[in-house]
Amino acid sequence: MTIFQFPQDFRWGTATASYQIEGAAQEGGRGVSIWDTFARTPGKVFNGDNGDVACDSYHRYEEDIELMKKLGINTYRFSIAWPRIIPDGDGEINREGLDFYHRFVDKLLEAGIEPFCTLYHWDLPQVLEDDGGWGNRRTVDAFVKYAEVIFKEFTGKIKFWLTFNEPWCIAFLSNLLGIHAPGNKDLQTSLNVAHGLLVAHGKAVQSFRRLGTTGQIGIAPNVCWAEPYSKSPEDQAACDRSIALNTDWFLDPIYKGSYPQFMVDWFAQAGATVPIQEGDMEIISQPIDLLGINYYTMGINRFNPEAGVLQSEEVDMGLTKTDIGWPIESRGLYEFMHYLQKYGNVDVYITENGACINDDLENGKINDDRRISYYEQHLAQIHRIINDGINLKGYMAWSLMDNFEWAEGYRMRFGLVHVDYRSLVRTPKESYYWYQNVIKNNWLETRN
Ligand SMILES: CCOCCOc1ccc(-c2cn(C[C@@H]3NC[C@@H](O)[C@H]3O)nn2)cc1
Repeated sequence: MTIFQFPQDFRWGTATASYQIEGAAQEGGRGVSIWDTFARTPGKVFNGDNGDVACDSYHRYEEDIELMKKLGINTYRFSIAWPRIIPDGDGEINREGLDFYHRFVDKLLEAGIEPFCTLYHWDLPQVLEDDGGWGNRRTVDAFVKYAEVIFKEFTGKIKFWLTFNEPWCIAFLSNLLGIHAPGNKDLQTSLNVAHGLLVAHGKAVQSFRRLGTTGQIGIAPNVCWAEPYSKSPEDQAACDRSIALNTDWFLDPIYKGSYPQFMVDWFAQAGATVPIQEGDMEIISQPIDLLGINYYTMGINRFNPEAGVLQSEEVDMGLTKTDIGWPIESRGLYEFMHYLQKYGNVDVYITENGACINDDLENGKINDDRRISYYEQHLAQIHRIINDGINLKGYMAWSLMDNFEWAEGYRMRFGLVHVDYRSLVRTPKESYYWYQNVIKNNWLETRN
């Protein structure tokens, strides 16, 4: 058994997102999002699942906050649904939507839990997608209007802000691979989306500063750490491209004011270019205060000219996998955090980390030992990272509760709390009690 002691001011939390937990999709003045549309498109989401009810957190948030209080977290990452605030994207403001989030944030603060707010976690108002989505500057301007409404409303209550969750998923998973909403499969479209969301990010940061909003603001890329299958330069280059598309493609513009040239050249060979307008890169590279990092797994990659636009293929090395099929390898988090140092020792929060383990109720308990083992391995890496002097300030487990896992629907469960989707009864899993103990002690005690 080993004891890993965490810093006294380390933030312990959990994370969720509006479309995945709220439900009440036609209530409170909410408008239609691209995920409402995508989920209703046959064949896009497992079992035809959608977010109409989800975990019904729109109505049950007080019960959820009680679960957070009992867990002992001091930080809760959530996202605001843009379609609840400005239902048609850039028109009238919906007061009922703002009031809902005021009630929610007030309850969090009452419970001594710090709200950690994501402005955009994928639920774009459909009206804007119909008019070109993130590739149209109308959406960029609409996002800035939405962000300014939220900054003005919640300054003083919310002190931790993220503009976008997982820009790689927004641009490439959703517009090149077509696996998430809106389901486009076009490289140029995906580059237009990536650039549009980066300009929107930069403009929102400018507004945040200009309005004197309280707190710190950043963005939350998801990580794709990869190591080469062989020592061949081709395999290493395939890894570099895979890592860069999730990280450098977004963080170079933000921290350096330019895209990674080797990737710009790579896409140019495929006939795609970045639609940069005069002044864009200066806007995008507004200084930010923090980074959220979402880590789940890592890959061993090799060059394969047939493997998509990156010609980079993940090789199955026979590692133990979670129930969604992702290899369990916590070492990638450690390696990535050192890779991230090329942008400086910036303040980082792990804003998502967790395991899809689909254990169900047995005699009123969920013995999700595999999830505990996953968290044990990854928190041990977190400790190593902090010990190396990297400014890792906090950790949010994905997720507080089972919820709508996008194209996988409700079959994939990431929660510390089990949700019965018929009764909506919440049942803390054994991993919830394990995490509760880690937080209470502020140390990790490994079992071997
Ligand atoms: C070559 C084919 O490749 C397909 C890769 O397809 C995926 C699908 C899904 C993911 C994915 C899902 N999550 C968890 C979410 N993060 C945000 C939060 O909302 C969680 O629900 N992270 N990454 C990645 C890649």
